[in-house]
Amino acid sequence: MPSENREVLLDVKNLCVDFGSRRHPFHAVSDVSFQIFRGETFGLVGESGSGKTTIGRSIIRIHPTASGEVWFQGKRISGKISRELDREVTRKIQMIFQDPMASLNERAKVDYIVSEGLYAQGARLPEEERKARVAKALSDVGLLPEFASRFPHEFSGGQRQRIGIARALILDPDFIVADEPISALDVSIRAQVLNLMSQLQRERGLTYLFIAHDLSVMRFICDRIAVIYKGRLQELAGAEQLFAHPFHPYTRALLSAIPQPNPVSEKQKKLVVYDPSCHGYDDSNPPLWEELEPGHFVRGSRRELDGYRAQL
Ligand SMILES: Nc1ncnc2c1ncn2[C@@H]1O[C@H](COP(=O)(O)OP(=O)(O)OP(=O)(O)O)[C@@H](O)[C@H]1O
Repeated sequence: MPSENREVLLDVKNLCVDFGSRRHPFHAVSDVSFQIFRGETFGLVGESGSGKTTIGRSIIRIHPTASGEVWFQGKRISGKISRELDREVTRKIQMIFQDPMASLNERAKVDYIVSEGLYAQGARLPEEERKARVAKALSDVGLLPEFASRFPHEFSGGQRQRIGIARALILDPDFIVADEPISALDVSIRAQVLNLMSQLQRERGLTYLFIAHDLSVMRFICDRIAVIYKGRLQELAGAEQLFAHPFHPYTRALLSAIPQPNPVSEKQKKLVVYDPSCHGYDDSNPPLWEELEPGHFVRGSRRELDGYRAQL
């Protein structure tokens, strides 16, 4: 569907996030803009430290933004907002974390962990109703309702990630930031968790921001993908477009690093190394961000962008 006909669920506009002190700021995220449409899976990929988690946390309002804005369902949710809107956002936007073990409170029973969102919303539900909602959330992620009385350490990594997903689902969110949800899991169970996420998306019309440090599974689960390097977007395109015409040298480097299932091709694959000085940016040759084909944006110098266009 052409992007102008789609409902924008999340609109990130010129987002900047700084750490460090006012005198010595560290720019973790610089001038990042993207829109996520309702019902899609939007991928954000880049190496460790590129700012992905910081963007996810800014969206769920953990990190204050230095400048820029985040809009959700047509309302500005960054900066100072009303208490009602804050409550609405914490219900409608949830996060799934990379390491299910670290993100679950080991001393709490699953019943408490999955109910946390309800408590945070101040929902005073009758005990029976609360338990019924926990049981439903557990069964929605393929776990037995009886698991509610157990502790996280009694479960496998895949089951713990399902508990993390149940915790996110209990408030019936519209949008989920999934921060490397399968990276800490055994390769053998990654597909199960991804299938569960796709199934939940189909059933509930969920929208995902899927954060990952490599492109290996993104082609299959993401509708569009944004590539980030050192806090700045470098390329943004439909998943198929990005794999068919990767223009930015950093995207090409990420593509070259995808593990090959076949041991012979894995051995023969040629790693592309990204050299950020290759663009030759300076005052007379600044970086530009342009749409080269519909929906396909790339950052580069004038000469680079003209060269990419000539390849289309
Ligand atoms: N609370 C913080 N205080 C200071 N610096 C931070 C903080 N959080 C993140 N950073 C720094 O900001 C940069 C971006 O970090 P971020 O965690 O967003 O990257 P990432 O792409 O998600 O990496 P990873 O895949 O390792 O999680 C890093 O250099 C990190 O050290």
